[in-house]
Amino acid sequence: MATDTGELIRVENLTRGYGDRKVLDGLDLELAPGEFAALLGRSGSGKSTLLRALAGLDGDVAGDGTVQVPDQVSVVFQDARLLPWQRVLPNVVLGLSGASAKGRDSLAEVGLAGRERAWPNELSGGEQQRVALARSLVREPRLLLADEPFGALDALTRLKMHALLRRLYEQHRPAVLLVTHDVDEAIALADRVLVLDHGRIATEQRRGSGAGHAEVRTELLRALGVTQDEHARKG
Ligand SMILES: Nc1ncnc2c1ncn2[C@@H]1O[C@H](COP(=O)(O)OP(=O)(O)OP(=O)(O)O)[C@@H](O)[C@H]1O
Repeated sequence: MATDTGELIRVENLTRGYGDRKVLDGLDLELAPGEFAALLGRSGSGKSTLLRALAGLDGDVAGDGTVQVPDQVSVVFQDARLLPWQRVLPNVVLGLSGASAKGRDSLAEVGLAGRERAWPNELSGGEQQRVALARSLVREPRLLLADEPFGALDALTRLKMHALLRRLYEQHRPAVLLVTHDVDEAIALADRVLVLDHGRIATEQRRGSGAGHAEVRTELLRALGVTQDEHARKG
């Protein structure tokens, strides 16, 4: 059950399963207001399941535990999920009344000033993800949940989107939970990197904890059970 604390994001003893299989098994997690965390985990480890629980999108999935999130939660997915029959600006302010000016500002912030009247299918994949970011920004989220938001983009576009997301984060300071497969993306963007394994947060690494990038990377790859070579091939 989601309740507004206005502040801390807290997950306690969260259990979620499908049929007989427990995907999350007594998971605890706290995020401070404005904290940027990335969530890594092997495929099928339950990252999306956790994100959906935080977003209140898990419907009647069986489970237990407590989820406390702020009132304003925005979610960005791997695909932009824009309405193809609406132009860019109405997509951004969908469901909000009198928000056109704010919508324009958000589009300018993501580098899409002047594209308000474009149709979604006239935009590249990266531009569509920018619209999705603008759509979440305009709602002034206190928690931004992002599920592999750059997974479908080419490497160069992904790097540009990293810079954009980090800039938007610095300006608006929501708490962020970014699900990613990419250890380097996690380290580049987040102040805290979490690894989900066996239904719980098994490992975490914080930026500035004394360890260098290479050490943190090695430790995270070890926690994921992946060799440096395997990770390089995947990326
Ligand atoms: N609606 C569902 N019904 C049955 N099983 C499901 C359902 N959704 C997820 N699962 C299973 O739960 C497990 C965790 O899925 P989840 O999508 O949370 O993992 P993930 O870590 O996000 O995976 P990936 O990195 O591959 O996206 C998987 O084994 C998946 O098959």
